[in-house]
Amino acid sequence: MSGTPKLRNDCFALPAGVDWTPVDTALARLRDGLAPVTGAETVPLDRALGRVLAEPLVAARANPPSANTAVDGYGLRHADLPDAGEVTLQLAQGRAAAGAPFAGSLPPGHAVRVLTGAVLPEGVDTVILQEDVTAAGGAIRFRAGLRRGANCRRAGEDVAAGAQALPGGHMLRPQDLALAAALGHGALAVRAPLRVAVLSTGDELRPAGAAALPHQTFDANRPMLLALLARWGMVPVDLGAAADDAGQVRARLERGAAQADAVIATGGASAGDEDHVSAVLRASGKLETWRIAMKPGRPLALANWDGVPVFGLPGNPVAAFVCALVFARPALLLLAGAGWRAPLALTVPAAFSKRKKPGRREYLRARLDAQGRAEVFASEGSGRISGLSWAEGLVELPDAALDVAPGTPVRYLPFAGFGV
Ligand SMILES: Nc1nc2c(c(=O)[nH]1)N[C@H]1C(S)=C(S)[C@@H](COP(=O)(O)OP(=O)(O)OC[C@H]3O[C@@H](n4cnc5c(N)ncnc54)[C@H](O)[C@@H]3O)O[C@H]1N2
Ligand code: MOO
Repeated sequence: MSGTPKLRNDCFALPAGVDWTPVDTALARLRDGLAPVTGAETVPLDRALGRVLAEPLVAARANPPSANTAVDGYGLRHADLPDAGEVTLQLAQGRAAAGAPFAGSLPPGHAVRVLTGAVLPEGVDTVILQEDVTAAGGAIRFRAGLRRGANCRRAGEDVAAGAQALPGGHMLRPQDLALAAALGHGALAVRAPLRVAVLSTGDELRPAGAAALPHQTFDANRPMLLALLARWGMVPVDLGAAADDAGQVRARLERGAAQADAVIATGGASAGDEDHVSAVLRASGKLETWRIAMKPGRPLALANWDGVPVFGLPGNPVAAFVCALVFARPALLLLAGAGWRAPLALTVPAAFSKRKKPGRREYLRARLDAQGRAEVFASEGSGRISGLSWAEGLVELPDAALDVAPGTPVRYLPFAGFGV
């Protein structure tokens, strides 16, 4: 039996003689090899959520635009106050409210009624809280000791007119729409959303909800990936499922390249007899197949189809999901003009034990327990889709060997940091 390979009972063991690409090398190659492809358009604020700023957001006016009072109270001139003791100030006629400024300037030795948000009347540089005064007979009395500028907001103290409030490439969240509105913008220059086509491959696949025989598998990757793309602010394009047939796969990829800026295909990424995605991409002459030193998700195909990047992800749903988060997301966001984004990583104590071998990075389905420790899903099998729903993030174990025991610090990547 000499020359017969040794049996490997670990389906994740790294076969010898293969050029394994470390995760960081693959990420660096993606980052260096891709550039934004989307054009710009102007949209009103109510359509800007989740869009990517095409240029920096510059304040058309200051926030706040004028000095104003932060509280309901009385505006006064600090220079009129003694250093200590009790103070009495006469009240001026009239008042200042938000949207209804005081007419004229504050007479010396007087105070004026002001309501939260009102522009400070001319002469007012300090406001005393109404709870701190006794008002009677057209005058107010209070203790000295008020700081100059107390309870006032300076013009532009938040953002000065002309200042950059958000960088180009920023993905707009609800609070950013508030900022843009406050700074005088009713519409924003944003990038056109990235269109990403999704293709499933495999003779065994049946659409969700259809009749299926025991040897058939419901297409779980396609609804998952289409939904991920929507979460990332992209326009999903559904290419359906192709059979394990080179002609069909080629036709779908051509459609994807015509209708989208990028394509994600799952299944057929490894080197088996039915792995037509790799074969078709290889025939087009522009395939880079990477065997990534990671678990799950070893096979990853990257290709250029008529100028459109194609990501060939593994068929196993867990591997497809992890590869979509780790590789496709940063690459697609870069194409979308949102820059390269590393995921949010927290260091937390492990709630589990594991002896990790060297040579590949591992991603475990995980969530935080009540003590803030990372617990992991009972199985590492990459067809165990239920673990993705059980999890709220991933534990990322380093390329090197590591013995994890309860309490060992580990990197926890919450799904929220991937926009999921
Ligand atoms: N001899 C070897 N076999 C395999 C290796 C290996 O290194 N040597 N790697 C394994 C790993 S790891 C993975 S992951 C898969 C990757 O294979 P493919 O990307 O070619 O995927 P398929 O073979 O088409 O499918 C794998 C598995 O996933 C199911 N699948 C595929 N698409 C979907 C879908 N849209 N929804 C739900 N499930 C799907 C498919 O039915 C298979 O069960 O290769 C291993 N084999
Ligand atoms: O590692 Mo495969 O890519 O099952 O998961």
